[in-house]
Amino acid sequence: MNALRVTGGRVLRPDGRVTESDVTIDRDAGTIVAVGEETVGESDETEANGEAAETLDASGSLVIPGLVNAHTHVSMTLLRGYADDKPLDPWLREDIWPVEAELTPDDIEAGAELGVLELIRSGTTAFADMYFAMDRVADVVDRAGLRARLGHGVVTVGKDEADAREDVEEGLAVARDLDGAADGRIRTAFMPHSLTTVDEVLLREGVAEAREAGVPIHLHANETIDEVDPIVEERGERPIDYAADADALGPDNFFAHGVHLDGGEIDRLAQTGTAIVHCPASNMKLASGMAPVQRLRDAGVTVALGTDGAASNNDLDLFDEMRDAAMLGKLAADDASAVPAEAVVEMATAAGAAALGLPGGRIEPGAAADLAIVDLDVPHLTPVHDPVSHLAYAARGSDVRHTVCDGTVLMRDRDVLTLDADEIQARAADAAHDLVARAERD
Ligand SMILES: N[C@@H](CCSC[C@H]1O[C@@H](n2cnc3c(=O)[nH]cnc32)[C@H](O)[C@@H]1O)C(=O)O
Ligand SMILES: [Zn+2]
Repeated sequence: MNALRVTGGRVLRPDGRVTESDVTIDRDAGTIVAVGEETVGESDETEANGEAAETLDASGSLVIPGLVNAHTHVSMTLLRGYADDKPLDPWLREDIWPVEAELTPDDIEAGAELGVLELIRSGTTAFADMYFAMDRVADVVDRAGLRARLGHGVVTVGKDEADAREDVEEGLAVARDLDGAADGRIRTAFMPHSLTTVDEVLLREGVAEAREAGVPIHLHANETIDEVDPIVEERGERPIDYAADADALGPDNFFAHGVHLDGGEIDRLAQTGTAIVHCPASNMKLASGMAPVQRLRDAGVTVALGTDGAASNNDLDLFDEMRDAAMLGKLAADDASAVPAEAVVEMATAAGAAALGLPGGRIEPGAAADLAIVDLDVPHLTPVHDPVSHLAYAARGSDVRHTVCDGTVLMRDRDVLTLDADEIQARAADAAHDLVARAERD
């Protein structure tokens, strides 16, 4: 076996226990074959069979499942810090959309490279992305070595009939064509932007075709009151009921935000197995509101975590997101015991993988070898009473030493091996500068 051994660390197991165990990975299969004494198959399969095994030192560190960023727009790293301190609707219409209108596929690629570099450097191994020029994003994911569920964000409002239909067709074509790319590390979804930015007839048609093609559906839902109220006024029903009428609910589907949900909507999400991707930093920054995370979890809804784009966060660090989710979840529930540390760690790992329908999220024999190794031997993580507490409340993305996805080491001792970090940073900064200059000239 072509082995990778992660040695000398403490390992976060699926049941929340932390054990001192080495992890053995089959690099060719991209799977974990042993965690300590626990193995899959015949024990000699886990031996290196004479081949020199690659090792990753995990001493003084915690080995955790690679984190899952279940809702983002990686190319929006180009707009990091470009427009802050506004609510969602004017932020999109006055600032973000005018600049996005100038984006070229080269810009999107440059932004995606910067975004995935940041993901790898903060221990994220899988993400969901909604944007445009997704063939370019897919190419970056392939080169970077990550996993992703990708889709073209469909917007039809403000477009004539032909353009609107063309955008839906593009959304369906991307979902069909990119599925299975990067040796299967890329999967796809049909991604209408939201229930208010896609016209009803086209939403219904697109969802029906996506279902026929067997691809999941991902959209922004119940993000702000200003988005929920018009749906209720015009249709006499709540957004999640409208989504149900359009056949957009189901166990493969995952909706971003879910901030403003009533009890009936929470029950409906639970009954249909539709997941919610909580984006606490974006919700706080745009003052969208507080998602009822504890209520959702109590009702049995799968709740994953997302950063949303870097223009509303303003980084892609899921450690920040875990902390924000725990803090905001307590405020929302008015209960300090709500959304505890182990809950946010589960949201950022196993629940994220489940919501996206991607492998990973668990360290156990047979599971995908997607890992982050977090250095605990630093002042801000000392002492270690409870490593899970540290993951949620005190660790940062920059504490990640090594990142592994699909059995391949993507970052070793903070050196990203699959991408040229300096070149990417310079190219993205130039692209962002030129982009904003073009947008402001018009
Ligand atoms: N095909 C569409 C692109 C949609 S991509 C997804 C869109 O979501 C936008 N976006 C980013 N964050 C949020 C959010 O929190 N809520 C709603 N939209 C967002 C993002 O700027 C981007 O325009 C078009 O031609 O405009
Ligand atoms: Zn978003």
